[in-house]
Amino acid sequence: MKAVVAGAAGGIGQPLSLLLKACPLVDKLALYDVVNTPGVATDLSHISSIAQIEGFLPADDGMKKALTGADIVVIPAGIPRKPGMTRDDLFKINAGIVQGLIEGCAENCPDAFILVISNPVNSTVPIAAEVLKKAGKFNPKKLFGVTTLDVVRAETFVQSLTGEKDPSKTVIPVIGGHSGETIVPLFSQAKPAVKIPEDKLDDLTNRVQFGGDEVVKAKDGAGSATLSMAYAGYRFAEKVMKAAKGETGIVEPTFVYLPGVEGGDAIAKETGCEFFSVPVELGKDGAQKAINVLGSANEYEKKLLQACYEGLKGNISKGIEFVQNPPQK
Ligand SMILES: NC(=O)C1=CN([C@@H]2O[C@H](COP(=O)(O)OP(=O)(O)OC[C@H]3O[C@@H](n4cnc5c(N)ncnc54)[C@H](O)[C@@H]3O)[C@@H](O)[C@H]2O)C=CC1
Ligand SMILES: O=C([O-])CC(=O)C(=O)O
Repeated sequence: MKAVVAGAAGGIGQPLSLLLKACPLVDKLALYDVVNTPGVATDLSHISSIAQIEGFLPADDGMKKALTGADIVVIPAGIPRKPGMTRDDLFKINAGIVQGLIEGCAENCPDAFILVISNPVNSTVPIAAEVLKKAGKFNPKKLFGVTTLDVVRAETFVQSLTGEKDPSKTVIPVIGGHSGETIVPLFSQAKPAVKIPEDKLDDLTNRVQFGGDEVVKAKDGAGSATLSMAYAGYRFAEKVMKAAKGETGIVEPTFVYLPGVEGGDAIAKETGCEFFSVPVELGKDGAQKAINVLGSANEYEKKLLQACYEGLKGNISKGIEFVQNPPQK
């Protein structure tokens, strides 16, 4: 497996590259960024793991060299939030960054799994899809918005109520998008079941929806979640790679283009959103099946879902519009 990290010198990129360097599934690891990748790659190259590592900058066709032959490309390139900003405030800069990197993927590694971390995910994934469509290279089974951090947060925050020793043993579907009210944790469907006192549910739900803000506030101007995101991004990338190698029964929520994934059409109809995060069964070719968990949401969660649909639709159209009718420079 050849893995590429685009944005590899950043706050997420560096620890994510470390985890991928240590991963026995990876034989080759290419680090791409507009700065500092030679240093990061040389540092990581001293680790005695299997992956052969190289760093690339834009000069000398660096992006092309990094992406050529890639099986999986993980993208945490772009600016992070500061206090007072929404994820949508990042659109202006990050939309163009993601567009450029995806054009590179379309040209140099059209068959790779592409995992988009750059915010606003609700819009950058539709941008990626449009760019790939334009190039005639769109495979919806291989394009993923990474929403795993929302799942990881739900698992962690519910632990104070369950007392479970290992929080990752509680499976909680978190669906919708990746910002504020578009993030919908379905605690009613936790496995094993969790009992959440009624007076605690609002706070718990809110903490998952606004977990990103908690970190932005604590970092006080020095960025947003990086280490927990690197963990979450790695967890998702590892699942995609394991499934690609033939492991079965792997399911994780991720933000996908529903009409392109088996079982997705019905969910797109019900939600009115073509892009949506749902638990997806992963297979050799990527997203094998979208699992419809909407029907079993309780009344509380159904209300959250209504708010989610409204916000998400606008974010999705904004991304599509950016590629179809590019802003005048
Ligand atoms: N999906 C999710 O759950 C999460 C997403 N994020 C998002 O991830 C992104 C990155 O966050 P951080 O690593 O904290 O930011 P950072 O600023 O520390 O790192 C970003 C890196 O991207 C690089 N970069 C910029 N333009 C590039 C280009 N055209 N090609 C390649 N690399 C480029 C920068 O040089 C920098 O090294 C942000 O947009 C942030 O909002 C952050 C946390 C969670
Ligand atoms: O909050 C942010 O801007 C970064 C992010 O997406 C998260 O931590 O969930």
